[in-house]
Amino acid sequence: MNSTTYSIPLAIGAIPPYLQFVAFGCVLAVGYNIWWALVSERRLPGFPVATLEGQGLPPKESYFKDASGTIASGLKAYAGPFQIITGTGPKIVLPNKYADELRNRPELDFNEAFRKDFFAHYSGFDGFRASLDNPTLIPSTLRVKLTQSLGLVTNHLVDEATSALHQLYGEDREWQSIAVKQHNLNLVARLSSRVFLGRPICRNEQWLEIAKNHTVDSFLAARDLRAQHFFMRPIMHYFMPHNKNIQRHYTDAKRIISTEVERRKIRAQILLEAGDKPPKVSDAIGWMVEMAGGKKVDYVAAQLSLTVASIHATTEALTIALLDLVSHPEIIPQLRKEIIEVLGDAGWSKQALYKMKLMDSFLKESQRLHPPSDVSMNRKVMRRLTLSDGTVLPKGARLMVAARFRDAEIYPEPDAFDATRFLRLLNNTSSNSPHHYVSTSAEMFAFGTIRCHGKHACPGRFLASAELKIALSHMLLKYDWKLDKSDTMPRFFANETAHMTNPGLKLMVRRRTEEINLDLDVDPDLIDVED
Ligand code: HEM
Repeated sequence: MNSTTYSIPLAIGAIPPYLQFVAFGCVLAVGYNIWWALVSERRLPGFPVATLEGQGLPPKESYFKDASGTIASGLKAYAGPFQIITGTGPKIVLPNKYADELRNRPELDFNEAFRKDFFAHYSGFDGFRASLDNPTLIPSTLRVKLTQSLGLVTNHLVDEATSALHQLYGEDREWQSIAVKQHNLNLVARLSSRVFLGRPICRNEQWLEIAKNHTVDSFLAARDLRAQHFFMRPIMHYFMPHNKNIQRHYTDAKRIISTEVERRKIRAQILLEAGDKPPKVSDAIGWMVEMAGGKKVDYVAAQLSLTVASIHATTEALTIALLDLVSHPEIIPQLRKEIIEVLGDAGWSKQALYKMKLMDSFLKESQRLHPPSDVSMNRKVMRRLTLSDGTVLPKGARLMVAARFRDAEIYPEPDAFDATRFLRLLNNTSSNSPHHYVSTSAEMFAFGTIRCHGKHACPGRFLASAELKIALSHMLLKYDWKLDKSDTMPRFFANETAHMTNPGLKLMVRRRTEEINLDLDVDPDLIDVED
């Protein structure tokens, strides 16, 4: 036996047994990780792979260069389902004709599809984890409590818009150029936080920084991890700057929210001791505590989860709506007329928002032409599923369904912006029609799937609609808007399958005199509590 052959066993023998055990465990864990990643990121047999037409790129590069283009190539090349190769493995893309058949299928899971793309198992992603650990709490809180309180919430939003607009867009009667998306983000963060956490916190600068940045940092942290090699992700996530940011947000949010919860407890105690009934505070902290029914919940993570789901999407919708207004200024006087008629009659209420039918149609057209994504219904197949045409969706596969936002068969002149398109459709159909801004249908699912009873249609869409209508009413009556012709930057860009507006986008704004008073004339303390 030469020296090299017995030196290895000798060297292993010199390692203490507990370290040998740890080392063996590590080797097993690494081996399992590699095996699992290879299996789960392998192409799915039986589904053609789409790449960008005529570019000769490998599928994954094709996806990262232009995900929407890759999907469009697939839809053009194949009549049935195909796959794209994303940073976290293959996904099946199904043409829109499958949408109705797939909605509410028990074999498909929304949260599990989300888990893999958003790394909910890694530290820092507490907001994402909150919605997965307790998948019904937030959607049911929004569906039940928010819907019940929408009248009260309308007053809160108007009060917050009154205060925030003045501070954010100013009183200057000369034209000024502003970075409009940043301003809108500040506005939406305040409006949404008013509903989620109540009045003191929605104006707390530190919370607002978290609310604005947590969404962006969470998406960037997840995107950076998706772009990493799977093998490096468990280590790299500790060192990536966006991930460090989201961990810090959680710690800071915990301090702010715990202080507020403590403040409420003390106030309730004082009132109880004085023989009074503590008021029922109408915001998402109070609602979630009621809905959880004593179950242990991480309310800080749940608030971050709400923030991530809502603020970014609503800011995008508001920014795109403003862009559409300045690009089609002929609609501005008509919208102002509607706002004056509706609010001049009876003031702010849930019903007043419903009566803003032109605004509703305008928002839906804006969403149709610039949807957050060309695909929706991200799902994971939990049990093998055979579709009516014999297509087999294998267990473990992830899928998405293509929308038909610009399909000439459904929308005549599909590339033209027509603010009254959905108003006309609405007038020609029954009141329970799919043409309201908040309605979802098989073709038009910017708020998710499908018709009002689709299980995962966005439960926050009624709040989003209220925020947008209230914000736009104030913005249109109190301000003039126009394009900033010196701004030549691209207006939109894509992040994988998501489309978004350019954060540097500029618009011109100046203060005008509103025809009617839009501000609430009541003491804000009186509208903070439920009767
Ligand atoms: C214009 C703004 C918004 C858009 C475009 C939007 C869009 C969406 C979409 C596409 C989905 C996925 C549905 C599916 O895959 O079937 C979704 C889910 C969700 N949205 Fe929204 N959303 C918006 C605003 C909001 C707001 C304001 C909130 C919170 C108040 C919210 C909370 C949620 C939640 C909690 C889910 C997950 C639902 C579940 O797990 O069942 N969203 N949203």
